[in-house]
Amino acid sequence: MKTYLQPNKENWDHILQRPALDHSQLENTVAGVLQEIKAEGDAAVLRYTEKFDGVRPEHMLVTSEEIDRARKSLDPELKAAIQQAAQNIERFHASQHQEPQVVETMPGVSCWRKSVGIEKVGLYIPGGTAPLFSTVLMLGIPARLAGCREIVLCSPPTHQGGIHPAIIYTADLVGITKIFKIGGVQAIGAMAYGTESVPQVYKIFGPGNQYVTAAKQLVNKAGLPIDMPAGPSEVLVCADETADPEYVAADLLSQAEHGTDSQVVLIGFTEQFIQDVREAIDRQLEVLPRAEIARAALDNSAAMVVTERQEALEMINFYAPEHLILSLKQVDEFAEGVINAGSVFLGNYTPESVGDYASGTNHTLPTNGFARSYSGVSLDAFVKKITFQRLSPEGLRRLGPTVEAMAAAEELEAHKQAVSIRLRKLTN
Ligand SMILES: NC(=O)c1ccc[n+]([C@@H]2O[C@H](COP(=O)([O-])OP(=O)(O)OC[C@H]3O[C@@H](n4cnc5c(N)ncnc54)[C@H](O)[C@@H]3O)[C@@H](O)[C@H]2O)c1
Ligand SMILES: N[C@H](CO)Cc1c[nH]c[nH+]1
Ligand SMILES: [Zn+2]
Repeated sequence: MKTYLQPNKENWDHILQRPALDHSQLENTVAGVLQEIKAEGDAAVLRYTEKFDGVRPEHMLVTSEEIDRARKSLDPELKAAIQQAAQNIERFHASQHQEPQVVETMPGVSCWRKSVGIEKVGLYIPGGTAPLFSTVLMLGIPARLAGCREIVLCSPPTHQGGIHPAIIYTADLVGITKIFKIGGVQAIGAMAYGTESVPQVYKIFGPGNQYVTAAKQLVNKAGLPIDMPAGPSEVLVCADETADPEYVAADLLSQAEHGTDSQVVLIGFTEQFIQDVREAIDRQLEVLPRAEIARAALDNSAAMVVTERQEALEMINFYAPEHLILSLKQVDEFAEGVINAGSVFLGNYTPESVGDYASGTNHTLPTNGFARSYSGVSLDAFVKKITFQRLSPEGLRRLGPTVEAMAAAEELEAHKQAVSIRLRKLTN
């Protein structure tokens, strides 16, 4: 992690550069695999599962026996933790539900908007280096609350041809309709095009490695909606003298351990504070099982010393972090100025990990600066909003002439007639 003292605004772009992800070489390979899955269905999915995951599962769909086994084998303490997290996530996401509001735009003219769950959705749950069952909660719960009818989940098979029991248990808990032992490009292709076994879905969600991301981008280019451009995890911590350097170090490492291409940024107000955090990082790294990954991520990372809170705020909004931790005095006042961030963690007792697992907010968030224009996953991502309107005869009498005048001016006579024909009858 490089330290920059009072970096000039002109250098922010360079200092805060994300690790470059070059997808160009990948794209051809990924496009080829997708093409074969589209043409051959299950046969190609199985062929590539064998090639990339080194296993050919007996059946790709997880059976009810496998679900029973996962339920029985999982540690009761872990089950209780998953249930607690599920409760909080459900409570927060249920609060995002909006009842239709009927608005009378003028007397006799009523309009409203209703949210309807996307009928078939596909969730990708990473399973390469860590079985991310927390992501099942983050995607499965809002999908069910939104009323999605078919919720398909794909996750890579283990070398034994199964799926981690915590993923199966959580998927069953949140009401996933079909769980498949399919990972990587194969999973995205199968859900995008449909195969003999895997239903075709209308939108794909979920994080993944570079192959998954490239496949999602390609099917998206071809017209299938996806949740958002997700990428390697990142966190920016802005901390003053009220922060504990040990806590700050732990928070930075919590995201650095995700992957070698993760990035963490620290903004402090004195050189001494940055030095204290660096020393704490070194101490904590010594006992971290994923220290090698975290060290590589720290090489992509930066620490900054600034003097003014306003400058720190401008830097945050410029960078638009996926996660933002603010350990500052008068933190609420400072947070009011944040306009670009995926999710914000306030005070010394709100580590980013709580949002990753269990506070209630969603951990599927925009990375790579996309927080400037994208929100994280929420109930909204799983619904479409259909508008409705109804006019009474009085409503049409009042509004009809407006529409007639506009249709005539656009020289669309049939549009005008659809109103006029009714108005004539109403006046007779
Ligand atoms: N932004 C977020 O919200 C978020 C959240 C969690 C995880 N992540 C990221 O998700 C990623 C998870 O990656 P992962 O690898 O652990 O799991 P993964 O499930 O995304 O990928 C594993 C799959 O990659 C495929 N694969 C492996 N080598 C391949 C090759 N040479 N060619 C083609 N396909 C190949 C295999 O089919 C395998 O099933 C990490 O990068 C992590 O940072 C992001
Ligand atoms: N921090 C990740 C999103 O960037 C989500 C996650 C899952 N498990 C642990 N963390
Ligand atoms: Zn995390």
